[in-house]
Amino acid sequence: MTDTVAATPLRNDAAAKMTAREVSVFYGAKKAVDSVSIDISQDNVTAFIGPSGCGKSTFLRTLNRMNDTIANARVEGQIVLDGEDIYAPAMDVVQLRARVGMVFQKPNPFPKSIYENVAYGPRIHGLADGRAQMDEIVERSLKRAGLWEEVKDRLQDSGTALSGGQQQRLCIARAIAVDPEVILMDEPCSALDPIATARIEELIHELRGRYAIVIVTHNMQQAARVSQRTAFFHLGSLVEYGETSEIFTNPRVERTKDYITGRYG
Ligand SMILES: Nc1ncnc2c1ncn2[C@@H]1O[C@H](COP(=O)(O)OP(=O)(O)OP(=O)(O)O)[C@@H](O)[C@H]1O
Repeated sequence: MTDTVAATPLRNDAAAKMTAREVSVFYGAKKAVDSVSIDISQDNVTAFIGPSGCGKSTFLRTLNRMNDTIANARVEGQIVLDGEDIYAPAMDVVQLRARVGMVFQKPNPFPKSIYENVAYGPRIHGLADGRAQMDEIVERSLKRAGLWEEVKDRLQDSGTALSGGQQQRLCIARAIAVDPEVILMDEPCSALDPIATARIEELIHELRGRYAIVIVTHNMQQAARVSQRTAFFHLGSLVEYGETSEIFTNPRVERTKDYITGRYG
């Protein structure tokens, strides 16, 4: 077993939705992500795991340029979505964030009605031609997010009045409503109880294939349950990336093995 950086066996995946090449991220002078290269599969759920502070969230945010919103953050390297360099000057970042949606750790619905939470994105992107079409988008998005049955009779109630798990599914519906291609989830269950967590995990299974999904999680059991690909980060580097079953049963790098067996974290 080696302790050097692993080969990334899933690089140059022909079906990759996104590719990152030698991506580094700095906060001021501090390097938080060090030359990460990875292919994100269209058809699989990809989990990013690793100890606190290893750069998982920072790297995740490079995939839809959320780091642009952090004043001292700087990104180097290349990230491509379906052949398009997302850091190219001509890239429309608002459009990019609709194509590559994001769900955060803490559910963050707008202080508006359930309906408006979902309709807001399609409205600003001009996706609905009239009320009937907007109603359809709202219903379809809430159905895909597994929330419709629970809220269909109270669409005008405030989104913030829902339970935490429902709010997180509302945020997923909001991401889905603008017809994304990729959904990034940054520890989406860490504020939820076990039942709400299980519901989100089921939902991730249901959404797999329709959207490329990347999930950051602290919870290795969750990574094993929901993903088909796992990337292990440590100290800003991508140490090992492979089939989830391989990473958890037969890691090729000592540091991965130490982490998944609980030797540090
Ligand atoms: N806005 C910021 N300004 C300065 N440093 C930051 C900022 N955000 C993150 N960092 C630093 O960058 C490094 C990577 O942080 P990041 O949040 O990406 O790690 P993580 O693996 O997602 O951690 P966690 O699992 O604890 O969320 C850490 O050292 C962190 O302190």
